[in-house]
Amino acid sequence: MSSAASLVESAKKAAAFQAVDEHLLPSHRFVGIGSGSTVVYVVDAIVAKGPDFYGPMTFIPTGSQSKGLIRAAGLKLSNLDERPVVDGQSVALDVAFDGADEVDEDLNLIKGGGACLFQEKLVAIAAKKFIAVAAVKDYRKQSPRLCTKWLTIPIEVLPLSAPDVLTRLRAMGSPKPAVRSGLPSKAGECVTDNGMWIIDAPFPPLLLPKDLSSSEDGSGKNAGKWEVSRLAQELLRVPGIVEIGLFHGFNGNQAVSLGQVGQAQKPVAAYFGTADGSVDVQLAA
Ligand SMILES: O=C[C@H](O)[C@H](O)[C@H](O)COP(=O)(O)O
Repeated sequence: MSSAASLVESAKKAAAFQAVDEHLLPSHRFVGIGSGSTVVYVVDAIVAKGPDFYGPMTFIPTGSQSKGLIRAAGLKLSNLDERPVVDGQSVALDVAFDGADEVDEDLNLIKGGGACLFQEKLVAIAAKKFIAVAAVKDYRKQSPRLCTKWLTIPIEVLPLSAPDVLTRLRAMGSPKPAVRSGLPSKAGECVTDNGMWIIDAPFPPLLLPKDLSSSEDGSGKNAGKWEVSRLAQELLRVPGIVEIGLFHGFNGNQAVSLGQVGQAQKPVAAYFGTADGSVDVQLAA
């Protein structure tokens, strides 16, 4: 491994270990495990705490990769739809950890660079607390606005809807949306854990509500740029789009105060491993 690559891995590991130390408590019983290369170190951090710590916990995956990680680590595996039901509701996960492709200054995320986003969003919103972890190539993913460094939004679509979804995306201002290829590992399209395809849709940098001028005409746009939550809402209205890689809106703490528990998509904190070995923690305002 080159020294640059090993620096990236050390940074991911540092971010993951600190995130687990600060947010996984011995009292926790249900824990969400996301997807991607950084989450591998989240599982390592949990295992490092020892069986007395993690033995009473059950781990909920976000796809086939994280299921494999949980199994290989010898942690107790379950599924989102197999949690105990109390008072007619599935119990909330105590915490969920996941990676991210880009994080803006309000902790909105782009996810899905590795074609996992749908189950990740279901796990994130089922958790009382959602924590994002990222590192070096990943800390460059920390930007004031989404679509600044990670230039496309991954969108999961029903395969037969792809041609029409592409047309609608172009009409919404995405210059060159494209179905993601499975190459080099798979000929043809990239197929998700849910049997869907991914469209990568470029958009100009996404605005935050505070960027919308008072003269905004109600379209959720300024000078051709979309506000992140407004774009998310419009995308989810397009028939054929199953889910999008924008995790936006409010976090778990805000959801509790708004009475919208079970709707939070944003993390309460993002941990970025940096090139000098330290970890930069971005907290919700
Ligand atoms: O589709 C993949 C997931 O959303 C990942 O969590 C995201 O792409 C970050 O992955 P990594 O930790 O490998 O940078």
